[in-house]
Amino acid sequence: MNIALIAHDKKKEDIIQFTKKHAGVFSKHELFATGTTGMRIADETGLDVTRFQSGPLGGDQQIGARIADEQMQMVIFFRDPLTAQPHEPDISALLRLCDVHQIPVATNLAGAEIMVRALDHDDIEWNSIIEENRKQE
Ligand SMILES: O=C(CO)COP(=O)(O)O
Repeated sequence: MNIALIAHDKKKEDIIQFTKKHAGVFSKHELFATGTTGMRIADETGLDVTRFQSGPLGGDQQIGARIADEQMQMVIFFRDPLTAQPHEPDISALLRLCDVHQIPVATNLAGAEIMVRALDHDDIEWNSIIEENRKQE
């Protein structure tokens, strides 16, 4: 599964701890990230991460494009809800595309923990539900 990892600056430590803790699960998947998040995860956890541009330079949009092409199956995005971001429209667009394409997205540590545990147990049915719905359309 292709998984996107993104964290705003004040959430970078959280995503490092989170990916370290779940490195065993993440190592079984293809990881993608915005620029700085990806560099820090790769440096500090040893996981392989394909990096896009930094968020403010278009990284969120690049991940959105992968979602539109159905090449990204999960998004973990630790947002900072207390700091204004210069690229807020890009962030909204990415989250919107997750909803358009039924991509599971966690925007905080608690939701991400549930998603990763489900992934670890292969306890995931949404793809088959989406497939069924498409057939009925
Ligand atoms: O701004 C971001 C997401 O909106 C994250 O970008 P960086 O990973 O480059 O810090």
